[in-house]
Amino acid sequence: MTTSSRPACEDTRREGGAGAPLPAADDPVLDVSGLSVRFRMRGGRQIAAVTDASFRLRRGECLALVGESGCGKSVLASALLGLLPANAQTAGRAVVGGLDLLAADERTLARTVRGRRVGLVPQSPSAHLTPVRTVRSQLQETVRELTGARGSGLRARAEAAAERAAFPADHLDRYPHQLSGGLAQRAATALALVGDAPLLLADEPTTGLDRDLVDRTVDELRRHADAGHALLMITHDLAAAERIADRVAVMYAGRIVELTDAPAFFGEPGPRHPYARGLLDALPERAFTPIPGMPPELGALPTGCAFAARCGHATTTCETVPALRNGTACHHPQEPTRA
Ligand SMILES: Nc1ncnc2c1ncn2[C@@H]1O[C@H](COP(=O)(O)OP(=O)(O)OP(=O)(O)O)[C@@H](O)[C@H]1O
Repeated sequence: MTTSSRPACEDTRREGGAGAPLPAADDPVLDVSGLSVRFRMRGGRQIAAVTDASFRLRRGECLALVGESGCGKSVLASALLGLLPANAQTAGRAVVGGLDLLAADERTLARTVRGRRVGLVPQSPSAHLTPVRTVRSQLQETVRELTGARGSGLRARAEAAAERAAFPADHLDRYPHQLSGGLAQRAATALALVGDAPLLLADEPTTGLDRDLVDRTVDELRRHADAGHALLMITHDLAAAERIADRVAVMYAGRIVELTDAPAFFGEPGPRHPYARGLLDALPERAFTPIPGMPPELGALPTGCAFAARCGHATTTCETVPALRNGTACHHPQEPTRA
């Protein structure tokens, strides 16, 4: 595993976990190929939310999916869980444990996928938690449903799940509306870890948390990956991505434009796609230089490279969409600048 900046974590593999069996070390836990999502709108308009995404995730690996707001990260996660609205159409494949999640029916998704093969730390925890029940009650129900635990074991396992997500025991009997945004996020994280699913999707799991709690949450998710699970973390927070990720996928206007090892992305030689470079250069601790312009509307994408209008390196070649080659989808990939 390639980890330069994240802390070393103890092996927390749990024997006889509740989730679906973990695949052999070399088999991908998640194999996504050619995943596209279109939303049909009134008047025949289409929103191209995700286009031709392909990547694999192995046991013990964390892939951070980063990119500006609205580039399609959450839609990609929703597609994997079968949680897209009725006006969505999907293409491609997304295979977990031999099951194509895009082709699975709702009954299969509800009974064997959500929480069991694929866990979710949602983007809006307050909307995800049931408002009329305490955190303890929701945790115990999830533990009962996913592990079969009963009686006194149920209470202990619910408390252990809370502890793993750094949710304070003395807040377990509170209702969601009595929690801060950060505590609601930790309650949702605790619920997502209960099922011990081979694949965990974490959609902005650190939103609303202060830096210490970001680090604790990220480290807990990292331990989950180190215990042999695959983790897809969607985030705006590049510092959190650097702390946790083995690889980084950068999305722009619905496409993955850079897919590379995290140490190479954050360190040397750095990303090769001009947009990915721009994301890093925009960080206050780096050049603090914003990327000029705005991303295109996903309902009115240009025929060529979607970043060309904002890119200082664009030429007429960029009037065609570049394929992802050697980890970069760019006709003019940038080479490292040597000091
Ligand atoms: N039901 C829907 N109908 C039409 N368009 C939708 C629908 N759901 C999402 N979209 C569009 O799909 C695009 C991608 O949205 P998505 O939520 O995946 O972005 P994101 O990268 O996760 O952004 P953020 O980081 O702000 O959550 C956006 O343009 C959004 O408006």
